[in-house]
Amino acid sequence: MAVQLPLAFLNRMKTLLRDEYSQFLSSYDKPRYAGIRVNTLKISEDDFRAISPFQLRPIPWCATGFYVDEGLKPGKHPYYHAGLYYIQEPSAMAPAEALNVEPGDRVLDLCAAPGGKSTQIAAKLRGRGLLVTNDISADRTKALAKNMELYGIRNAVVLNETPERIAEAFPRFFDKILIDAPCSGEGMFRKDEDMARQWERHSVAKCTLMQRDILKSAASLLSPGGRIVYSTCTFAPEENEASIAEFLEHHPEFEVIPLPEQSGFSPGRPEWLAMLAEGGNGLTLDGQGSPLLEISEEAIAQTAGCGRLWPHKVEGEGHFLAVLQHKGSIEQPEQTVTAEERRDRRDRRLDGRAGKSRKQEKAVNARNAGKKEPDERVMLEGWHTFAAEQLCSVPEGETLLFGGHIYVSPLNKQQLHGLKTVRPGWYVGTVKNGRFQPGHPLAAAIHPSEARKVLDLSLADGEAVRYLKGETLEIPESRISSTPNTKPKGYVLITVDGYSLGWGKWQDGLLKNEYPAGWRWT
Ligand SMILES: C[S@@+](CC[C@H](N)C(=O)[O-])C[C@H]1O[C@@H](n2cnc3c(N)ncnc32)[C@H](O)[C@@H]1O
Repeated sequence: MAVQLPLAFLNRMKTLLRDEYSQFLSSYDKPRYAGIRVNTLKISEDDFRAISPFQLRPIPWCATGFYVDEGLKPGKHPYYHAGLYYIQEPSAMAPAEALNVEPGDRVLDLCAAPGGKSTQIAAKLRGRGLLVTNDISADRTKALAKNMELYGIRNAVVLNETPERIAEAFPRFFDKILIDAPCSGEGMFRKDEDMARQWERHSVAKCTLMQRDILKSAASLLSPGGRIVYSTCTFAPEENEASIAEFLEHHPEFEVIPLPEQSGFSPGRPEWLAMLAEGGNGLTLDGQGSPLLEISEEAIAQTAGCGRLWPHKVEGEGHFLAVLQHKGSIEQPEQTVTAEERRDRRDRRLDGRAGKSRKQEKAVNARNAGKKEPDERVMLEGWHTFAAEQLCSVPEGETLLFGGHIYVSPLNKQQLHGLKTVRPGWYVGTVKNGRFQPGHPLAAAIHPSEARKVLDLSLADGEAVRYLKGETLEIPESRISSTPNTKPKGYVLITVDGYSLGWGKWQDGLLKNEYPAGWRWT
């Protein structure tokens, strides 16, 4: 077997899977599968099929997902830089599909970095409604923010918060919530050997506790009648059926919506919960006592409706998901609140400040004390002048000034007050030395028909790659297509085969490269 699997893991799986175990084990001798998902914010699935540089084979549980040959390096193609597709493990495409997102929904992706599922949700929103995408790791939110930008997403806010603090700021606000929970990662051992090596560190017991807390916060963030999808990439029943059964026991206002078996989902395994309760052979039930013994049979039985993707049954890695539907009318039970939490909430009410305590507010103020917000009027004038000169219409949404940058946001500043906000919306630019400089995300998200000046670079003669490498290009004026009465000098939207890539600045036959240094093709 190519992958070194922890012995304790193998023993657990043997106990759980019994007759199926040898089949499961043999899946580790097979190659992993690679997938891409078409970003329908930028290109339709049919149009992508027509220009795809790769052979595509559909993934059964995701209409926009395709198996590709990983050896063809899908990350090294100008279309990838144009945000036409996201590289995603095939099974990982299932949870966002089950969320049933509709344009106009308010969606929260609680554990989102690096953003695979968030980009999928954003495509389903089609620019309407709101996506709040969050991760507790500040470092990982950098990749998350970059992906929101690369994939041309206009209606997303990126947070770096705890679920508890988001829940305080947005009670019962969201229609759909995705919890792609931190987990012990057992389902990824074939794809990522590091996960196998770190298995003991990301112990099942530790993850179970985190998952319980995240689910509890999500319940209070959801509006009545809304939907939560909970997913993990692990096999451990403690982190899957047990987390769901326990959640249902404390939240009778939710029910599991069974996943359709025809797309490759195997049912959940409620019978494993009895095995957990008995313990033994590495089935630890998190070492916190035996809460499962107190869970009703009804809640346990519902976990049969959860879905499992098994590497020996489908072409993809191991995944678990549960669709938790709020029944709509039943009041959520009052959560137990400690004296300290009550004091904190009262402080906030008195101060009229959403989402943070006095202590937290002082810390934020201290951090911001040294930062000087540039003149608001100058900033906004710069943006509006640029939009009038360069764009065919001004993008809709609230214009926010944040840390010296201008954003167009689906939320207002008050709603984000006190939350650690990585991106309050779509970054459109900034003013430096009195001049407006458009942001790269503005270019990445506009369709060429929205720009007054466009220069299309060809894939065939290598021009697009030279642009992505940061080179200055010689471009005659005749190649710039512009709307009537627009001078070619200045900012131009650069596209590859008609798909937006970034900005360039044209003057006298030379195109100065404005593609961000950190994003360049190396
Ligand atoms: C499985 S990964 C998410 C992958 C992501 N959904 C995607 O599709 O690209 C789980 C993420 O949860 C984050 N995380 C861990 N504990 C968290 C918590 N309490 N609240 C929010 N995020 C958390 C981790 O930093 C990690 O990025």
